[in-house]
Amino acid sequence: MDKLAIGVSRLREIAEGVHGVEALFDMRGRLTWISPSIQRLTGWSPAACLEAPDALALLVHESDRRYCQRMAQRVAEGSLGEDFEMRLLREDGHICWVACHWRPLGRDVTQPAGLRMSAEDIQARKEAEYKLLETVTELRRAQALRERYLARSNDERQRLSALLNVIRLGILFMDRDHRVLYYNRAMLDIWGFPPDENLIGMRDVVLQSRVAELIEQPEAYFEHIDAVLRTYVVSEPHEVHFKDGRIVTDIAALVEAAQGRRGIGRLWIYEDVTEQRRTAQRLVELAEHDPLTGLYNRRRFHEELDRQLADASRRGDEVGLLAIDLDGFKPINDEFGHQAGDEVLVSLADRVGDVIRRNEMFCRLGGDEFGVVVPDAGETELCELAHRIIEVIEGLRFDFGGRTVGITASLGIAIYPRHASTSEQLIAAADQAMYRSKSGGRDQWTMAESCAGESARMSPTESDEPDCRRED
Ligand SMILES: Nc1nc2c(ncn2[C@@H]2O[C@H](COP(=O)(O)OP(=O)(O)OP(=O)(O)O)[C@@H](O)[C@H]2O)c(=O)[nH]1
Repeated sequence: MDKLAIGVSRLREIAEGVHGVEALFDMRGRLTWISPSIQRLTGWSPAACLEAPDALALLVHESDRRYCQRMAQRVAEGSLGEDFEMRLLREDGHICWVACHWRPLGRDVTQPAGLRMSAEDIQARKEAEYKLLETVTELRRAQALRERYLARSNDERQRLSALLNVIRLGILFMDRDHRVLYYNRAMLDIWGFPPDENLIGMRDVVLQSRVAELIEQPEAYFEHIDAVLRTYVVSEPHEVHFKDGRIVTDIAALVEAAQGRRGIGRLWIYEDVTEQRRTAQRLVELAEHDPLTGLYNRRRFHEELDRQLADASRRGDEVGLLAIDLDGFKPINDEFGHQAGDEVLVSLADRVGDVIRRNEMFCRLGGDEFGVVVPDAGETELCELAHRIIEVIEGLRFDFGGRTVGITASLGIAIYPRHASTSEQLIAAADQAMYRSKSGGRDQWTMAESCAGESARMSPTESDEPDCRRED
């Protein structure tokens, strides 16, 4: 037995006792010996391995087989050794990872006598590696998902912020600790903060102290805020009047957490309604006023008369109504033009307006007809007022085309409830009295008939002092 054979025999003895697999191949790649531990690792007995026409084809998983053969070939051709990991194919079809080491057998490396392969079971380590890899992959996937959600939520926030910054409503979010969490541009505008002011984190009391000087009655407004914080989930619109004349409404709403009904802060919405209020006011004025003279129109006259009669009926008072109609107004229009007629109407409204008291209501009912509603007035006061009006109108002078022109009016007076029990009847009674003034010679006033045929008529030219006379 030569020295190599002795060495190989010793090696086999040792190899039979080691945990890993040891195998010897001849230079043609044929398995010549394999340690019994191959059975524990793969289920194949050493005899089955030795009998197989190609041991590597039996033992190595097909994915790694060619690589393994190439490595064995390299060692056979002079490589000092090849170390790599590969999969063995078990008898039961499962795979088993091993760390594999190919070495030349014999002293002369350039002409080895055979090949030695050692393999140790690294299945547990591989499984741990796989698990780790899976965990890392899972973590990477979760992180990528989180990053995608974060990017999406940032985009969403950008979109929302762009939207909130272009709307005219001021938006303010306060957190549960009463600190500013978010606000938009309009909020800065409305509350007079510079556009680059940073309010984030500011407490509500500090915010209030900053705006107090801008608004009328700041204490009352701050009490409203306290009441909203104590009471309302969504508050009613509240008007804030600014010293510069602006009117701003606020609405507050409790913001609840996505999960659970826990309040996470409060949203305040501010709207500058100054222009809306002005427009509404202008519309009311247009709806209630005569555009030429600026006096209340017929619509408002009816409303006011109904209201006065209802009040008077409750209190047991009287309400007087004066119906005024110009005498010979049409000829002014015809002779001097419509503009001249307008001038007469405007001047008359102006001058008669001077003798009307604040609680009396002077209206243009249309054309050259006017009315005065006089609350809580007795007959004497009404006669005095009619007298004054006739005097004022008689005193008006106009210069049309170099000619001085004057005008007069006929008046009728009716008193609620003496002459009528409804507003329509009162208007009719005053009109009838006015027509009697016309038919009686114009430029005079006439008291409505209390009973059939009973009325009073008075012309300022008949007496300087007003005096209510009864007609026979
Ligand atoms: N300039 C002007 N004229 C108006 C306006 N509204 C109505 N009128 C004219 O006012 C006149 C009213 O008619 P009347 O009451 O019959 O005129 P009158 O000459 O005063 O008649 P008597 O009441 O009988 O004296 C008409 O010619 C209308 O065209 C207005 O806004 N401006």
